[in-house]
Amino acid sequence: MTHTHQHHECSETMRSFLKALPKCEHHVHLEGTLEPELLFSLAKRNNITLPDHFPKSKAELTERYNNFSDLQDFLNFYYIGCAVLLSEDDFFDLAWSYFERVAVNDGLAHSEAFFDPQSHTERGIDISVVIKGFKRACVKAEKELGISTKLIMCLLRHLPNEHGLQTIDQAKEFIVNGDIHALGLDSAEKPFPPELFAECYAKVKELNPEINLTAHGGEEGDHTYVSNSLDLLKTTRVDHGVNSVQSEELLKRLSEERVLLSVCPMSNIKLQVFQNIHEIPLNTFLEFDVPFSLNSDDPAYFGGYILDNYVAVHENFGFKLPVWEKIVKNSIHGSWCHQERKDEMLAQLAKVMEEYSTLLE
Ligand SMILES: Nc1ncnc2[nH]cnc12
Ligand SMILES: [Zn+2]
Repeated sequence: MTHTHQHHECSETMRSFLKALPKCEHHVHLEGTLEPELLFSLAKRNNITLPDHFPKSKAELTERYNNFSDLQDFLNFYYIGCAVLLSEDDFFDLAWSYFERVAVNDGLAHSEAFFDPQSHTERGIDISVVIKGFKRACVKAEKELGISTKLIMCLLRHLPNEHGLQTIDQAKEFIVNGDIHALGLDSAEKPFPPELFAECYAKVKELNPEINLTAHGGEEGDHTYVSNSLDLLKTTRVDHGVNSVQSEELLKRLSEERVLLSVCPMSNIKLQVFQNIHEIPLNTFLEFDVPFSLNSDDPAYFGGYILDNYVAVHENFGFKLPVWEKIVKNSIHGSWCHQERKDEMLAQLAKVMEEYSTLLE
């Protein structure tokens, strides 16, 4: 079988359409928004000595970020980056600079953002310092930037279940009061299948029956990581999930149960999950009517924020306007905000479609 692949130019008008769409981000790690510049300035402010082998300049570091061999190679840098974050203000500054940037440059409407408390509590930082800093940025973003926000606490799957349970206990107050809107699961996927964390997921649900559940799966792991997240962790969303394409039965299930996959196109290329964006199975997902959103994952490490990911998908797939409308509609419906907020975004979407339908025929 021969595959010809066409490059689709992203015109200025197309770009402004993609920017104007009321986009929802469901897969961004706040620690993954740590730009090299902020990393070096926080290291200085906090007197943190970076490891000897760590690149010494912004240019060198950016260059190294262009050459990740896989997920683990990236994670090694990501966890070193985390080490410059100490005070509540550091966490606030990190999240605020992300919210401000995506509100202004990208036209982001709604952000459901991950954070990894264990990468901070392991260094002796109190979990409330992390959560209060991030939460303060969320409140300010809602008020001053008009974007709605949710925080998703992730457990690190390379650490044992017991460490996860301990983290849940430390975060109890914020799980109960709703500041933590959902639970997620991230870090090295493959030797750590979802079933290892079933107890953690059950515990969080017991503390707050209203809480939402998601987990990374099917990024490097196979399709069973996706189905087992649904069956054993009771998640209603799966992060990445691109390897779902290996099972037709699973694709049908995702469509039927309206399970959203939070796909991260540029991340998939930078971590060599796929060699080219056009290999990401978006057309299969569309064909099976599997809902997905497009996301940035760790934008400071992968060279692009959410709008860059939309543009990259446009350039590789050349989707027509009705397909973009469907992608954004599915992103809104799959969000964990209340119905009134969804209605606002749907109204905004209708306005944008109307405005651009004649411009982009
Ligand atoms: N893409 C990703 N997969 C797993 N763990 C992560 N932590 C940050 N980004 C991640
Ligand atoms: Zn991720």
